[in-house]
Amino acid sequence: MTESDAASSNPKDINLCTLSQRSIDWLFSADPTLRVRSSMAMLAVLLMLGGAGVMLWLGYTGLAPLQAMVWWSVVAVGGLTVMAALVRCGWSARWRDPSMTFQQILWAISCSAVAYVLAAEARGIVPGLLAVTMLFAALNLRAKQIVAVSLYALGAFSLAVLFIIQLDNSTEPALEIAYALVLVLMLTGCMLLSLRLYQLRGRLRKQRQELAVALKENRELASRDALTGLINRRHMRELLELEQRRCVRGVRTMLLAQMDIDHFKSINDTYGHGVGDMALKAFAQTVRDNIRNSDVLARWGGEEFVLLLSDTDVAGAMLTLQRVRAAVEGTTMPDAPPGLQMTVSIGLAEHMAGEMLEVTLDRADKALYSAKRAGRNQVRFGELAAPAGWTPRQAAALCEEDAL
Ligand SMILES: Nc1nc2c(ncn2[C@@H]2O[C@H](COP(=O)(O)OP(=O)(O)OP(=O)(O)O)[C@@H](O)[C@H]2O)c(=O)[nH]1
Repeated sequence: MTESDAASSNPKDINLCTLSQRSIDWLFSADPTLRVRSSMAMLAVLLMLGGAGVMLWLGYTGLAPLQAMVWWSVVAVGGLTVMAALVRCGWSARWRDPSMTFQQILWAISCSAVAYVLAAEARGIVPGLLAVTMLFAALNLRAKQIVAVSLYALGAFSLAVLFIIQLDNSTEPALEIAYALVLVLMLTGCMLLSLRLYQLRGRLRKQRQELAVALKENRELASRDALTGLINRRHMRELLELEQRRCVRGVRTMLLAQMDIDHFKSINDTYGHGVGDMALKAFAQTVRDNIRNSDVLARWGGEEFVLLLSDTDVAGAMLTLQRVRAAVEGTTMPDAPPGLQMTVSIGLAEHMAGEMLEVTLDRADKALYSAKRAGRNQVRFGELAAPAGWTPRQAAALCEEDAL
């Protein structure tokens, strides 16, 4: 055990971890979506607190009226705190924008415009604070909202500039106009860059969706047979191994059937590969129509199929397989040439808890070939070749020897 392992296994540390995790959950919520929303809303509050700190500093140093700065700080931070609380308690979840980003940004712009008036000669710092607000817009809003908040900011700051020029005789109009022009430049630049970023965000989202679809298709391709739509041998093996583990735990029994379409080569040779493919598809559909949803049919390769029958006994499985055999014999394919008929030979085996999968499959295979030898179009059960009185485990061991 390393030193850090030892430290982390200390009960005191574990309690501290749980405590800090609980505090974080309490503050931001344990729900992942709500956690992201509330942490973003609280980040906005923190940034506004920073802005308020700067304003209070201006008031404290006499560069701006202290009382106005105090009021401004209370209102600006208070507004965002209320919104963060609405987000955190889930009240905003019913809204189209549950993060309330649009409202927070409008609030921050309004407060910045007021600060621009109140900060007197120090108003040069306000565009910096406004830029942080516009960064939130760039990362979170939609195109229309970006244009709306930019126009709103232009309007709010135009009013602020007019207000200053009209009411404050001590200001230099030329300087105010220069400040205003810089603001216009900054807001226009922010809007254009935000729109570009919005475009890139959209492209990234689309690529992510395409990637998810491609990944899903890839997974399907890796586990399914393209012709019949059945699961393929590789995936079936995984399912069989899982089922085998359940059998070992004695949870359930497992019956495996090997199926092989009779004289399939002659179907191909007589009617062509296209008709052969059609027959394979029709076969898969017929079998599927005659088994339970919980049974699993897989294309094992070529014209061979494996069926996993669960929650049944040998007698029940034999009945099912006889029904399947008869259904295959009676299969009619609308587009097939007249005279085309299919039959199937089936071998069934019961898996014995503890035996290797190969052994069960081999027993089913032997039963299948005994059905073929007996004239095809039949179902055979692969008996365990064990003397009377042997336990299934002993019999399984014998089968393993047979397989060798
Ligand atoms: N059309 C088509 N044919 C396939 C496909 N996969 C395997 N086959 C054909 O299936 C045939 C299997 O023939 P055999 O193994 O001789 O068996 P069979 O003719 O069914 O004879 P028995 O099994 O003894 O009744 C071969 O001709 C393969 O080419 C496939 O995806 N499509």
